Amino acid sequence: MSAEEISRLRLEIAELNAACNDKEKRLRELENTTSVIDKLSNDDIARYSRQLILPNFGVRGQLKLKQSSFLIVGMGGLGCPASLYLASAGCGRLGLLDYDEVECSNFHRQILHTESRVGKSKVSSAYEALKAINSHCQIDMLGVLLNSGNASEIIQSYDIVLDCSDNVPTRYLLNDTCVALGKPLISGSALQLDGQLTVYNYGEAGVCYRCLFPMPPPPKAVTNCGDGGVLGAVTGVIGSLQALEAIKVALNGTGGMEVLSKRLLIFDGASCSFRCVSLRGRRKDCSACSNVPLIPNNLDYEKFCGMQASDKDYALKLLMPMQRVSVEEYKDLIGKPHLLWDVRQPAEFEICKLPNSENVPLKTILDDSFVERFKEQLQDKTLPIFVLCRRGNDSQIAAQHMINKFPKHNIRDISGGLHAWHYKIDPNFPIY
Ligand SMILES: Nc1ncnc2c1ncn2[C@@H]1O[C@H](COP(=O)(O)OP(=O)(O)OP(=O)(O)O)[C@@H](O)[C@H]1O
Ligand SMILES: [Zn+2]
Repeated sequence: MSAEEISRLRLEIAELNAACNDKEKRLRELENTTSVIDKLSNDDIARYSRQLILPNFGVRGQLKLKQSSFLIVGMGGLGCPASLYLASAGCGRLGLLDYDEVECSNFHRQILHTESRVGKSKVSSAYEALKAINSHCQIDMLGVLLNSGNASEIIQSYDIVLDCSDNVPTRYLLNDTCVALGKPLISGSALQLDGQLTVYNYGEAGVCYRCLFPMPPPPKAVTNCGDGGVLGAVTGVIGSLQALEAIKVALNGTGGMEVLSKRLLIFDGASCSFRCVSLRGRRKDCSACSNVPLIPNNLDYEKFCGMQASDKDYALKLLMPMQRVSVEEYKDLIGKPHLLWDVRQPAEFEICKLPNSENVPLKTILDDSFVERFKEQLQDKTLPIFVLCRRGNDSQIAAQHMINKFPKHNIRDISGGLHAWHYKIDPNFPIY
């Protein structure tokens, strides 16, 4: 045997040994991860002791939670309490999805975000808060807008999805994607003092959102928290119940726990009462969950619903430039005779207003009796009228309505409303 052959064999043995070591290392890693998921550690036992001793939850329930993954869409009023209870209960993996940043109008209900995190993304703010409570929970930060281009890829890697969003296009998108991928969807909503909760697409007979609402509501019939208001404790009730239902789904409704599927829970915070109504069964011709689904891939959900999924840069363009004035132009006209109509709701008008403005809510303006009164009562038909609201959308609707009725009148919208007034004219004027 030549010296050359000996050194070649030595090299081969060294390479085989190195490969063998790698494989052993990988095997140990795999054994460790499996045993971590299959067993409770001493820390787990101490931390979760109060739920471990529940007879219908116990070690089996805790392990199930540890092995389950949950995607929370929306880290706002519902997503904050829902994720808080899921992370602290010991769920294995949580995906936090939201495109938005923390603002101070969030604090009264979005309980994971803090003053020091204003301007940060909601997902990173929530990550910090949740990790501080349970460092064992694996948390994925998904700082994106969920749309038909990314929904399937994101949702497929989670077991259970929680709809904590606040708009109709996202509700349809989540429903259709969860149906297509066979994922249960825990759906919650809260507005003013009312809340609703149900679990869609759970089990063989579970109904889906489209079984109940095959078509979206007209955009005008939809109000969100930014416009209609909401009490923080109400979102707390519904978000916490979403976490409870998600835990029951993870445990597959065993141990005497009945998942809220095919039933809708209605919460009335004003009287503090809960009502549960049965939902009729799955629609045979449902375009999402029937045997012949009809939802095209990459459906444009914003177009389908006629509404935006994101409240960023929402600016109506109803009027022509000559029918509008900027806040700077309006400021220069302040000393001259005119009427200033603020078309916000009375509760908003009470928060803050411009001097000499009169509160004429949009709803009143759109009422025929107002138009009649206006026709008869306005003495000076040449008096210019300026219309104003919070962000310059409702004021355009009001101005357009009046311009159509009284084309000869000088009626103009103040572009950008009170928000523009704050940013361009008076930083001391409050915004909300
Ligand atoms: N398609 C979507 N993709 C990602 N996040 C979404 C989507 N739709 C809604 N959201 C998020 O869901 C959350 C809903 O929560 P909520 O209505 O309490 O908050 P908000 O939008 O901050 O409220 P406000 O109307 O007061 O501004 C928001 O943080 C919003 O950014
Ligand atoms: Zn359906």
